[in-house]
This record gives sequence, structure tokens and C-alpha cells, in this order.
Amino acid sequence: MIAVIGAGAFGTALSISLARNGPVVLWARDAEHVEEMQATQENARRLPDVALPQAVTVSSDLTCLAEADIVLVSVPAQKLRAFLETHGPKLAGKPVVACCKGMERGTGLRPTQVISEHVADAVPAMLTGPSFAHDIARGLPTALTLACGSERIGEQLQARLTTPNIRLYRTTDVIGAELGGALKNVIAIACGAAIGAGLGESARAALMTRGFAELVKVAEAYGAKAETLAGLSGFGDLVLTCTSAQSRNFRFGQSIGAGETFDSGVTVEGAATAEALAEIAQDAGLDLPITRVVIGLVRDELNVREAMDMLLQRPLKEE
Ligand SMILES: NC(=O)C1=CN([C@@H]2O[C@H](COP(=O)(O)OP(=O)(O)OC[C@H]3O[C@@H](n4cnc5c(N)ncnc54)[C@H](O)[C@@H]3O)[C@@H](O)[C@H]2O)C=CC1
Ligand SMILES: O=C(CO)COP(=O)(O)O
Repeated sequence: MIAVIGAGAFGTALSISLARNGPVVLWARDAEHVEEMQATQENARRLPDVALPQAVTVSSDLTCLAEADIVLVSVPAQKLRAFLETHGPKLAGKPVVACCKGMERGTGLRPTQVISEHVADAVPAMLTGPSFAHDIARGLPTALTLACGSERIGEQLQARLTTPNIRLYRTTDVIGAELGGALKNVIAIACGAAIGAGLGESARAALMTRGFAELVKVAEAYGAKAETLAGLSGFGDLVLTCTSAQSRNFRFGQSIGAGETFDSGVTVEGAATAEALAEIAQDAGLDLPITRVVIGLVRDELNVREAMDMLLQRPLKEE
């Protein structure tokens, strides 16, 4: 049986799709939320208008983990450690698949590194790539990356987590898969800000392309392979997130560009990841101009015009 931790939009969507293969337990920490979902067969708080199939059991009781042979963890990256500090021992020895896209503030760690710190004999893996929760839940076709350091377990996870509407590609480059997914959210905030401020599609294309170069520079410095970054988890997700108003990171940037307020309850992974990235980039001697302006915009220390001037007035160089 597969257990999915975190009844947010993505955990719920994955549960719905995986239920086409067999039984799934979807765990939420809030018992009231669980009761609501059981009563309505819907996660109205996070993924409204999609029915939960019978094969999904919703629970706030983590004893269900004993029966699970694969555990997907779908809480925001900045909340992963808090969950594992309390419940990590229950996952010992199991394949634990991180479904969150981000880098931890204060440590710069990737989700699978946080898992390894808290789960004994962990077999950490990563599920990432271009996909909006609503698309997955509605059965629309998607292609994602399953990254696992163990070729053997990666193959098993690929087989078990492929569903009629999720086609999984496999890699052992966990670093590349994680960093591509984390960093594209930072670039999506920059693109949203450009569009929100009316700077136009040409500016967006420039930010996507130079943002991709920035993403590759960071990921390669940490040992990722260039071909992973050119794949679904890097380039693929960058394209989706920077061009769609379905993306929360993009919409957050758009609200900054337009000078509008944004609901602070919405998960925006790129804001914290930009800070985490800047913390480690300084030590690694990496110059990350787009990440720097995103931090300035998010902290409200820069307006979009100043941010664009900072980018445009940098010394000229080869592409
Ligand atoms: N929504 C989407 O379309 C996609 C989201 N993702 C990734 O999935 C991750 C989760 O995002 P969403 O599900 O969309 O967010 P969400 O905001 O819809 O839900 C987050 C869930 O995590 C739970 N949570 C927070 N802290 C927790 C803790 N300490 N213990 C247990 N549960 C906790 C919350 O109660 C909430 O149900 C993010 O890293 C995101 O980047 C990836 C692909 C698509
Ligand atoms: O990761 C995603 C798409 O692949 C979801 O993006 P947002 O978190 O910006 O909504």
C-alpha cells in the first residue's frame, strides 16, 4: 500500500491518480480536515471540485504507515523537517519519496537530505516535474521525473508510481532533479513580477533563459548533471511555472509586479528557496543576479523598475 503524507493540493492529487493502481492512504495532521474530507469525499480546502475515489482512505492516524511499503511526503519544503522530527522514525527502512520543491532555509539542504537526516536506513527519492495538482487530479496527461540514488529501488518506484495519467521517467541524479524543481520557482517569481508590471513577453523570455542559465550554474556547482536540468524536472518545470497563471509562484510574482496584495496562506516555495539559495551561494562564490533581485522584490527592498535596472545595467558579457 502507498501512503501519502500531507493533504495539500499535490498530495491529494497524487492520491487520486495513484488510486487508479490500488489502495492509497492520504494522511492529514488536522483531524477536523480529515472528517470533512471523509464526509464530502472531497478536499474542498486544497483541491476543490475533484471527488476522492473510494480507493483513497483519508486518515489522521499515522499507524497506517506500518502497512505502507512506499511513503510519499507532500508537505511544503520548509515544513518537511518539522514533520520528520516527530514522525521520521515511523518511516525507517522504507522508500520515502519527497514531493516538495524547495531548499531548506538556514541549512540549504534538499528534501532528500532532510529525509536522510531523520529517517534511519532511509531510501530517499524525489518525484518532481511539470504538473499542476488540478491537472493530475482531473486525469490529464503528465510526465514527471522519479529520482532515486538506487537504480534498483528507482525502477521499483517508477513501476509503482506510474499511473494511467502520470508517465514517469527515471534518473539517479537526485541532486539535479531536486535543484531544478526548487530553483525554477525562484525564476517563476521573477517572470510573474515582469508580467505583473507590464514589462512584456520579451522580458519574460529573457528572464526564463537567463534564469535557466542561473539554475544550471547552481545545480552543476553542487554536482548535478546538465542533461537532468535540460529535462522534465528542470527545463520542463521552468517552462510550465514561468508561463502559467495556475502557478502560485508566478501569481505571487505577478502580484508584486502589479503592486497588489497576495494571500499569505498560499504556499509559495520560491520565496523561501531564494533566501536559502542566497545563503549557500555566497559561501560557494556563485553570482546569482536573478535570485538577488527576487529576494529584493519579496522583501520589498526593491521595486520592479529598480530590479530591472539592476539586471540590465550589469557589465556586458558573453552569453
Ligand atoms: N500544487 C501543485 O500543483 C504542486 C505542488 N508541488 C509541491 O508540493 C508541495 C506541497 O504543495 P501543495 O500540496 O500544493 O501545498 P498546499 O499548500 O496545498 O498544502 C500543503 C499541506 O501541507 C500540510 N502541512 C504543512 N505543514 C505540515 C506539517 N508540519 N506536518 C504535516 N502536514 C503539514 C498542510 O496542512 C497542507 O495540507 C510543495 O513543495 C509544492 O512545490 C509539486 C507539484 C505540483
Ligand atoms: O510545481 C508546480 C508545477 O510543476 C506548481 O507550481 P506552484 O507551486 O508555483 O503552483
